[in-house]
Amino acid sequence: MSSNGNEGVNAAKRAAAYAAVEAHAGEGMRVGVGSGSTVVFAAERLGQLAKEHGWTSVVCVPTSFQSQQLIVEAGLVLSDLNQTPELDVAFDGADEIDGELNAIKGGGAAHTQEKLVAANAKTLILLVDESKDTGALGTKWAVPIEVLPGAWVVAKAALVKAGATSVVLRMAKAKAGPVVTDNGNFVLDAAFGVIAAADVAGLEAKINNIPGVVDNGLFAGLASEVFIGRSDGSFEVRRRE
Ligand SMILES: O=C(CO)[C@H](O)[C@H](O)COP(=O)(O)O
Repeated sequence: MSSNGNEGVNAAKRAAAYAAVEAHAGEGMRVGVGSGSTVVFAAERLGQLAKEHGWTSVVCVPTSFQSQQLIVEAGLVLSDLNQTPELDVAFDGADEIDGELNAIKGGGAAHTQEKLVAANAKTLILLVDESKDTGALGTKWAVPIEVLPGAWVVAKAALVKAGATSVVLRMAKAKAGPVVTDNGNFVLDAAFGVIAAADVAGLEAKINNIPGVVDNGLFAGLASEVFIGRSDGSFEVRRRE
């Protein structure tokens, strides 16, 4: 472990992201770019590889305002799902993963767009540092749920009925009010306790069935591989069986 905690975490994120991009990216690929601090390293490496190898036809689809900026800053070609509806690969971070490669996402309130991009990619590769590898979803994180602004009170009540033990409207840090997603919606963070891998898909569907819910941050069965970085710069790859 590095003497500086942040340095260690960043080394882990970089190790996972660089290794994943080196293993999966190539000329002509249509690439989904996720959101968050780990994806910063993925966009950086993709930009470096494109320059080094003279790749001119890599096309990237963002999942948020942040990732749109990352794509532009890396000198890559920006597209969207309307122009590029089929992607070869998507790289994204995660807040928690379980042993079956299910994930909780949405720490950056971008999970709706992230799921949309992931669902239209042949392969979703998740990039995490080892702290995200908790064994079971819900161990450290609540489930982020994007809701229509006019539905947050009723959706909150419905989530409690559906078994949530706590539901919190996510508040902004530098604004007096709630976090507003890139789609103009609010985010509820709903705790359901530890979620067994076998129950993730059912809970994902149950939450999305609540009127006013746009999408939730449970990603059941979407990831093909997870690259787990460590603070010493090493990494491990887990693949779906
Ligand atoms: O789901 C996300 C954003 O909505 C992020 O991918 C997730 O929060 C992980 O972020 P980080 O790489 O900063 O830990």
